[in-house]
Amino acid sequence: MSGEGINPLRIIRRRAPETGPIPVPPADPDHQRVAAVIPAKDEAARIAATVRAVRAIPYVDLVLVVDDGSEDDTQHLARSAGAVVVRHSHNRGKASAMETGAAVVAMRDIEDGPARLLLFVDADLGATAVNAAPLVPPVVTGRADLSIATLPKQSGAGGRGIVTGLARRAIQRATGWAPSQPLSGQRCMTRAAFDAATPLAHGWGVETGMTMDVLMQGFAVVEVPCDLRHRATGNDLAGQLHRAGQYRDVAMAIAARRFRHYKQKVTRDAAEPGPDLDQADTDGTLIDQGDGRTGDSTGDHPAPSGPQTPAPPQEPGRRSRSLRRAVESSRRRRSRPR
Ligand SMILES: O=c1ccn([C@@H]2O[C@H](COP(=O)(O)OP(=O)(O)O[C@H]3O[C@H](CO)[C@@H](O)[C@H](O)[C@H]3O)[C@@H](O)[C@H]2O)c(=O)[nH]1
Ligand SMILES: O=C(O)[C@H](O)COP(=O)(O)O
Repeated sequence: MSGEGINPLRIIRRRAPETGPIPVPPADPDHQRVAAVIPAKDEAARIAATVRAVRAIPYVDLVLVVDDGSEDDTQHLARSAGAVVVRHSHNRGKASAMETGAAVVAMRDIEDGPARLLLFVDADLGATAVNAAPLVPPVVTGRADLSIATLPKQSGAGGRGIVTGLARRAIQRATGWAPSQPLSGQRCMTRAAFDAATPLAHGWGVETGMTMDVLMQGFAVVEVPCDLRHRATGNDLAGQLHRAGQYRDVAMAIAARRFRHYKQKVTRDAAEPGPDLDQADTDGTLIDQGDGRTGDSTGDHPAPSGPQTPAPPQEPGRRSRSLRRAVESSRRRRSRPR
């Protein structure tokens, strides 16, 4: 991932279209605990250092490694370094490992106590993983529901920004915000924000889908610069194949959200009466919907600029016509000589 264009710390909150802002509950920093979830596939070389580093992050009281079907010694090395380890018997992809991790954390949360915050950390960060610590305070204090790390420029990175650009543009189109590093998987979030993003988008689409989902439901998101180093993807054949997989998964996550949004819009339009003529201004364009914009709330489907035609007659009109026809034909039948 590219380290260029790191944003200063700034919080983005998008108003949920129907429910209004979701209040961030006041956190109790004295009692709030954090579970670090580390999805890991064949990370024997770095997992022990990553686990040890994450254990040193303030507020973290549980480090959970989800071994996603590794063929190397990842699980044993993680356990020896002090992590709780669960394992997929076969590889299911990063998003699935994150869901497994969050489910296991929920089982270990204190009943009736506050749910732990979830700190997702990649397994290949090694000792630098401790520098994910700045992700926690904005969420512990309730300033954000989701914090996302932005990383400095990584040596050996060979990307041309194609996948990153695809994810950034889609998030911006849907939410109005363009993250500087939309693929960054180092994230801290509340349980409520996580639930809002589930089911997670598959595989490498997980971060793009998650950011869209939580913002569109009114949660607050912040990008936080963190001095992290990971195994950057190079420019060789393996690197390009990896990017092709990322592109596919990110594109799928975007398409699924557009389709879901379109379906919701169609359902809403069918449930609501057509636009009231009183709502139209003099040239027939829909007036502002209260958030300073016209058209639908995500910007994915902006309001058509032309005049709005009144809705066609609804179901009751059609029903009464067919009822009329049925009554007439029954009358004709009855009046026929037998
Ligand atoms: O099937 C898999 C593959 C990977 N991983 C783990 O997922 C993490 C990220 O994988 P990595 O190979 O490092 O991917 P990158 O391309 O370097 O990842 C960048 O881009 C991804 C999205 O495409 C984000 O998830 C990452 O956080 C971000 O660093 C690592 O801990 C892996 O061990 C799994 O758990 N299961
Ligand atoms: O190397 C990276 O940053 C990721 O693999 C994404 O690739 P990209 O350069 O096409 O965005």
